[in-house]
Amino acid sequence: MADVAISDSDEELTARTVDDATLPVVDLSGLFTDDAQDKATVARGLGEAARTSGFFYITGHGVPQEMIDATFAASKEFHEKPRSFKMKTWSGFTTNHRGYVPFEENGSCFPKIINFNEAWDMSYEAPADHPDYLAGWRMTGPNVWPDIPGWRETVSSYYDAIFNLGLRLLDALALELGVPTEELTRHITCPTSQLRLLRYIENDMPQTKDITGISEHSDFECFTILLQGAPGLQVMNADDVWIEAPPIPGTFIVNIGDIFETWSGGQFKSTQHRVINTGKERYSMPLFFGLDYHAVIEPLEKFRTPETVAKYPPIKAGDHLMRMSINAFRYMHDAQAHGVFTPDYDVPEENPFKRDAKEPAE
Ligand SMILES: O=C(O)CCC(=O)C(=O)O
Ligand SMILES: [Fe+2]
Repeated sequence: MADVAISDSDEELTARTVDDATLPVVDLSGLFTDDAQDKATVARGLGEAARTSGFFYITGHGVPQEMIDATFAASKEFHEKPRSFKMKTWSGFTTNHRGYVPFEENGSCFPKIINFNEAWDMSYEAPADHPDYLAGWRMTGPNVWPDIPGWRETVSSYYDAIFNLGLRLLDALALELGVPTEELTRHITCPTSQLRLLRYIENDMPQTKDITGISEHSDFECFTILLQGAPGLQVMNADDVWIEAPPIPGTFIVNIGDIFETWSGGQFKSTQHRVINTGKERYSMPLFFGLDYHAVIEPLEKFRTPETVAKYPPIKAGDHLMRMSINAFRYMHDAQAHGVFTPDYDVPEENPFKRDAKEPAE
């Protein structure tokens, strides 16, 4: 580690706290009453939050607390196992990115840049004879499971519950944008919607831009439904100012991803966010609500103008996910570097959806 340059750039990581930023909380109960008026009210609330803050907390989501607690416990049970156990399900053994992601996998620049997290990744279960699984490197196919009794059932139930919540959210956001839900759901038959069970690793390293929980980024899918067990998350709001987004009991955080920004022609912004290195162990569980690999992401018909079409060139949802993952996961980067697979799409260093923060507020 001697050659790791540690810059003490603390002020770059400052963010507004809850005291001077209002965190938007949207109650989703109205989506479950089957009353059109209730749904429209929720949809308006979501739209306003998505346009002004770029992210929001949700309550009244209907996911039982016991299910959330059980899944957190399952994550802890897995991550507390010895490395030799976890490495049996190393994601590098798969070509559809399933299983354990040790912390040194995070980013092709390790150890110059350290993301102090490890994860267990699963996604939508597709059969082993699915053509995209057979083709390889398309984020599609069967999951792998650790050998822990009952674990698969617990985590799968959570996945299904959050996935269904995602469909409700998608429906409400479609209403808000004034487009038929079917225009969006037709792209969701075997989606690349991934659930990550993340553990941030206790350490006594400093807190800098390069030594971090997870570097700043936007998520690549429609939106993310995130449960966090401890503070550390910072989110850039629609004014491009970093604010702290601590956990609020009973809520999930939702942030808009690259696909919704594209669909809406930029009306919704893909939320930039990061987790600072608090040095403390921290668990979180994001579900990235995505589309089928081959779905082409481009502005929806309603939002197509010469400007939006030029700003958001069409790309397959799966290719976007893969081109970002190749830089994010070392085993994929190595596989590409060694010609194990050769993408037929460009792999840019930086996500085209990246936005820079304004100077920290005075
Ligand atoms: O752990 C968190 O709170 C956020 C994780 C995240 O941003 C991600 O995995 O993309
Ligand atoms: Fe993220």
